[in-house]
Amino acid sequence: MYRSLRKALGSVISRSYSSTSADFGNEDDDNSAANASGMVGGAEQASPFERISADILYCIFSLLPGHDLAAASIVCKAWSSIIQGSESLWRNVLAAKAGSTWSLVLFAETSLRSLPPFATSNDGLDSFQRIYGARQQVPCSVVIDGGSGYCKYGWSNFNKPTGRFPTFLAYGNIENPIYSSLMDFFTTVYERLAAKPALQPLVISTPICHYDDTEVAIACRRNLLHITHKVLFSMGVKAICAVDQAVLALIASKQTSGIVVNIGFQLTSVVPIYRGKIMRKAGVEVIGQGALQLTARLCELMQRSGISFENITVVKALKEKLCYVAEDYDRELCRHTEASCTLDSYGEFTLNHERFMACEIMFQPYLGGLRTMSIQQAVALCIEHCMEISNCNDMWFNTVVLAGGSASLPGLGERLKKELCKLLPQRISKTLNVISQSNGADLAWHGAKLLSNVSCFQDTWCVTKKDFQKYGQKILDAKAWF
Ligand SMILES: Nc1ncnc2c1ncn2[C@@H]1O[C@H](COP(=O)(O)OP(=O)(O)OP(=O)(O)O)[C@@H](O)[C@H]1O
Repeated sequence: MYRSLRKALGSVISRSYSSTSADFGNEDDDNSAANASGMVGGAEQASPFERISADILYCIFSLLPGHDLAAASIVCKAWSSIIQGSESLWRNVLAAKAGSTWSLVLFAETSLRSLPPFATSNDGLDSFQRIYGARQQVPCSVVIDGGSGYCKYGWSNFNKPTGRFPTFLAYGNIENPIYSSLMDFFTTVYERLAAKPALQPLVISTPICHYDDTEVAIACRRNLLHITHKVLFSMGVKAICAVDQAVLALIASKQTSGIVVNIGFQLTSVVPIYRGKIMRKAGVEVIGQGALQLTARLCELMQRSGISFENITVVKALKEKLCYVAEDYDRELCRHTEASCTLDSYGEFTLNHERFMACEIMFQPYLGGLRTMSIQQAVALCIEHCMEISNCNDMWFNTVVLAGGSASLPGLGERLKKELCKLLPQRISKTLNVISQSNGADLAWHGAKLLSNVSCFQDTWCVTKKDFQKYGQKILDAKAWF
């Protein structure tokens, strides 16, 4: 800490006194600074540190890392009152440690902690310094979002997933739990991360369930959770936190209530979530098209236009680089929309109307020969169901969050909002908020990361092997977020 303080002190001194004397050994300068803003120590015989004014100390403290700030807070009463009395110092430290923004940390430590599975009777975290202390105790976790198409995995103290791999190629659909393929899947992730299962907790996303709330559906979800926990504990995993993929996407968007539209690998799900719980009474709407169908549609359009390509990987890459959603489809057809890009080892490609025509099947599925609901119809239907079962004063369902890799398509959020406004009553459409993010594919992973860093994460929410052996399915039901 001494070194940090000296460094911080040097930096502040050079900023504050660069035009005058910056020598703290100079008695006259020290005294004039003291007279100007009040010395903390006050005594003439005080050491140089004690003779620094409170505002300069504040500047110095704002440059210290969290552990040094905590140590400085117990040096003396004067330092303690500055450090403990200043929430802004801790705000900066908390945001820097999370590698994210202060608003995300605040959301995690207030909104998330107040949700039923997290809510603790008396958490006592009344200051940001205490939140910092509690977050310091939270171990780094392994975070796995095993999507039906692609798995994203990494560490909870990293800003993005460490890696990803296609799950549909190697493991089939992990939504159908087969013990051996799940074991293979999780072993692969741990090997890729070079992580030992016993050393840290694990946060996993559970697939969005596309069923009604029937007995069979409930049994399927419970079975999947049970087998997953069995596999992971047999691998020696320390503690597990399993959360629905849609809930995680919502959390990553700093919301606890709203409608998540997850454009998945083969299906799109419209999931109503109220205070972290999926509203099965309102129902999950499912559309039989996802990212795969968009790639297939682009493939078809390119073939029709005589654009040659070597394989489907090229088409997928072009979709990610060049495709977008038209704000007004008919108007876009009259425009010149040509754009090119170069793909490593495949050369340059130019697309014109294919760029937005491929994505239009989400809004007009029949264009691609699909007999499914359009995305706007499914969301409007879901909102209607939510209205029926909710208190009219609480318009939680007018926040729509777009998730999944295809949610990164430019223009999607704007177009969905426009189409929804045509379908919904004015009192809903007036306040409708459609949130789209550029990192749609990693949204659930980011939500899981956010959760795993909440100060009460491990105690409140994880299931340990001991818990599982003692209580079995009951503990999973008690901690499940669906
Ligand atoms: N910037 C982008 N623009 C368009 N599509 C994209 C973009 N980034 C990723 N995708 C597409 O998203 C798809 C993968 O989405 P995602 O990783 O969300 O699937 P998943 O999580 O496996 O699906 P599921 O929700 O069914 O489990 C891929 O087909 C990919 O081409």
